[in-house]
Amino acid sequence: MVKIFNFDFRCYRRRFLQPLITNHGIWSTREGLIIHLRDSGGNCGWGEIAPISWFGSETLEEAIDFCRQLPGVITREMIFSIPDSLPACQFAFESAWEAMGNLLRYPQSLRYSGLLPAGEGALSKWKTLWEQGYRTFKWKIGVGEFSREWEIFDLLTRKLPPTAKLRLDANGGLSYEEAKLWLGICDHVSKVEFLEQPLPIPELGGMLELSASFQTAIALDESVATFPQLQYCFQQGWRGIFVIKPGIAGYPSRLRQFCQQHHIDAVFSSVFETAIGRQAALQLAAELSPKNRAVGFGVHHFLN
Ligand SMILES: O=C(O)CCC(=O)C1=CC=C[C@@H](O)[C@@H]1C(=O)O
Ligand SMILES: [Mg+2]
Repeated sequence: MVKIFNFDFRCYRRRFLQPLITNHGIWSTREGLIIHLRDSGGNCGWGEIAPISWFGSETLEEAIDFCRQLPGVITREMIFSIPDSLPACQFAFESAWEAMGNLLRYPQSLRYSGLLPAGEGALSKWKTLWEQGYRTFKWKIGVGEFSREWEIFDLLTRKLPPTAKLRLDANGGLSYEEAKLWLGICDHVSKVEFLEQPLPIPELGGMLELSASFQTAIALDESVATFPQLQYCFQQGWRGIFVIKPGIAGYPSRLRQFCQQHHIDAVFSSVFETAIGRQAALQLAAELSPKNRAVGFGVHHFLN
């Protein structure tokens, strides 16, 4: 008998308390969709579509169009035939399907990384996060002028306690030469855990070269954001860190199988989703995250 589900959805939008400033620009509002499935037995499952189109996922409009064209009653087959062009929808619908009738539980064993503001705001913000229990921090670079960012980095790494770990995220905003400068600096600062996406997506060869030339680990993020990209970079020989954003990485079952088969060094990362998407993503992180890697799901504050 074909299993069918009542389906409905609604859109949401939440303004960041502090706009996120990265090499991609300024992000001030997170918009997404919450989907709801209910079966004939009254079991319910919730899922979240939280696209980041500038990371290669579908746009919000494409996700809304997809949900609008669905009937009010959908089948399991429809859930598992969502195209790879809609990875945030794939994630949401399978998460909702997996959650149906299951006890939702927040994994307890994870350590979290706190996101510092870009620029000199990091110099005052780190202490608040430290007092909240964070021991791993992420700071965006490639936003301001190199020499100023290096100056702030030097002050920040001197201020951070010895047990702190610092992740630098360039969002693909460095030139090859600047990436070499940053890695040369980081090779002398043991607090640095890794440099995330130093070069733009097309420069995988350059990042492979850099990963062979410096001690500091390099993490791919934008380069591996969707499942086809993740597969491609692995096939091209990337064995460094993979930043996994479950919310835009497509079907959780496919991601689980890939991570378990290839034992990749994964750092799980937020797409600034609500508690619904967060719960599903953290379930995956608890299953698949190496024990020594904090997850990039530090609490992020919104105005509404
Ligand atoms: O990974 C983390 O520590 C927090 C999430 C985070 O940094 C990001 C989430 C979504 C988009 C990006 O601006 C940014 C990233 O590049 O990793
Ligand atoms: Mg990143």
